[in-house]
Amino acid sequence: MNIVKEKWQEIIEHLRIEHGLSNVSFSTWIQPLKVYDVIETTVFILVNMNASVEYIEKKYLLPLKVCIAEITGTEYEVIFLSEDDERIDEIQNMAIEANQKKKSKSAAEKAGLNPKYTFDTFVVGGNNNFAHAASLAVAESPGEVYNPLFLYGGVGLGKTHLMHSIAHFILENSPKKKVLYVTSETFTNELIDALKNGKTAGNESAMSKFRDKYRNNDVLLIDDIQFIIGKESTQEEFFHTFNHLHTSGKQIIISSDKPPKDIETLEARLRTRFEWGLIADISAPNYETRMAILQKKIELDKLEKYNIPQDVIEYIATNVKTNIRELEGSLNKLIALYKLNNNATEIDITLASEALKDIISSKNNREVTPELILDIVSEHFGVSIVDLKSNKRNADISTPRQIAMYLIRSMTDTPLKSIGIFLGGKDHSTVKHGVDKITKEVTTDETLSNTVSIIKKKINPA
Ligand SMILES: Nc1ncnc2c1ncn2[C@@H]1O[C@H](COP(=O)(O)OP(=O)(O)OP(=O)(O)O)[C@@H](O)[C@H]1O
Repeated sequence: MNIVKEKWQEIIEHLRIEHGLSNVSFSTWIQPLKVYDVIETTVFILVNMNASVEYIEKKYLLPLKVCIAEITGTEYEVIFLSEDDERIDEIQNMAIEANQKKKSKSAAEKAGLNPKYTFDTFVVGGNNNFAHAASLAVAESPGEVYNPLFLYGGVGLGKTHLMHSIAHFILENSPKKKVLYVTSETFTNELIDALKNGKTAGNESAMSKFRDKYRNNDVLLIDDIQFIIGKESTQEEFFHTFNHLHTSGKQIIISSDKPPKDIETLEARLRTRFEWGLIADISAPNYETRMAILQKKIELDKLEKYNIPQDVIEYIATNVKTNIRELEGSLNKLIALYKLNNNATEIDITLASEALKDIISSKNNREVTPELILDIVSEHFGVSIVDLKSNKRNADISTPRQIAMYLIRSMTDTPLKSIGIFLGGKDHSTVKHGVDKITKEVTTDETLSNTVSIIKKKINPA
C-alpha cells in the first residue's frame, strides 16, 4: 500500500494537532476526506458531497501538504476531487499506466536500488570524475574491464549513488542480467542467520540458499565493506563468494570508506584481491561542484517554486563542505523551516544560518549527542524521527527506538528520564526496559550485536 494511504489517519491527526483544529472543524472537513489514489507523487483526495472543494482547498491544501511531507518524508502534490468530478476516469487510466510502469521497474527494485541514484542525477566534478568514468566503463562492459571495481571515499560523498547508477545502467541495457546490491551489513547478518538456521535444522539448506543468492549473479555490489571488519567467518565466506564470481567473469563492485591497504582488520588475501582491479577514490567536492549539486537538487526535487535566492545557495555551498548528504540535508532543512513558519518569513541568509546551525556545529566538533544518535539510527533503519518518537509498537519501529535508547544511554551521560522526554515523552521505566532489553540481547543475538556495532561506528567513526 502507498505510504500516504497507510499513514492517512496519522497525517490527519497531525494536521488536527499542528493546526489546533476544533472537534467540529475536524469532523466536518477533515475526517470525511478519503484518499482516492496516489499516483507517483500526486495524492488525489475525495471530498464528500456535502463539503465544498473550493473551501477545503483554500483552507487546508497547504497545511495538508506539509503534514503529508512531515509524516511520510516525501513531498506530494495534493488534488481534491468532488465525488462527481469528471477527472475520475482519467485518474483511473493514469493509475493503470503507473502500475504498468511500476511493474517494469521491478528488476531495479528487486536489486535493492534507489530509483533516484542514476548517472543522470550524478554531478561530475574534479572530486569524482575518475570514479565516475570507471563506474561508467564497468556499467558498459561488466566483468570485462575493471574487476573488482573498488570505490572509496568519506561519508556521504556519493559512493552508494555511483554503485546504484552502475546497477541501473546494466539493468536498463541488459534486463536479463542478474544484479544484486547489498550492504556488507546485510551480507553479514544473512550469513549469521544462515549459519544459525543451518545448525538448528541440522542441514545445509539455509547455507546453500545463502550461497545461491550471492553466487548466482552477473553483478554483485557490496556497499560499505569496512563493516565486514574483524569477522573471520564473514570474511571467509566473502572470500569464497568473491573467488566464485571472479573466476566466472562476473563483475564485483565494492565500496568502502578507506582504500584496501588502510582497512586494518581486512585479511591479507582479501586485500590483495580488492587490489586486482581498479581502485578509485571520491574526495570532497569543491565549491563549484557543491553549487552544481545544489542546483541539480533544486531541479530534481522541483524546488524552483521557492525562489531560493542565489546568495542563500552560495551561503550553503560555502559552509557545508565535506559531506554531500549534509549539503542536501541543509537545503531540505531550509525548506522545512520556511514551511513551518507558514511561509511568513523570507528565505534569506538568516533562515539559512538557522538551518545550518546544527550541521555546522556538529561537524566542527562532532560531539556525540542524543540528537546525533537519533539521526543516525533513523537513517540506518529508514524510520523517521517522528516514528521513533511516537508510541507505535510495531517491531520495525520499536526495535530501532530501543536501540536508540540503549545507544544514548551508553554513549552519552543522559539520564533515563531525560532520554524519555527526548524520545517523545516516554516514562523512565519504558526507557529502562528498552535499555536493559538491548543490553541483554546484544550478548546473545549476533545479528543485533553486528547491527549495533555498525551504528556505533557510524556515530563515532574514529
Ligand atoms: N556527485 C553527486 N551528484 C549528485 N548527488 C550526489 C553526488 N554525490 C553524492 N550525492 C548525494 O549525496 C547523498 C549521499 O550520497 P551517498 O549515499 O551515495 O554517499 P556515500 O558515499 O555512499 O555515503 P556513506 O559513506 O554514508 O555510505 C545522496 O543523496 C546522493 O544522491
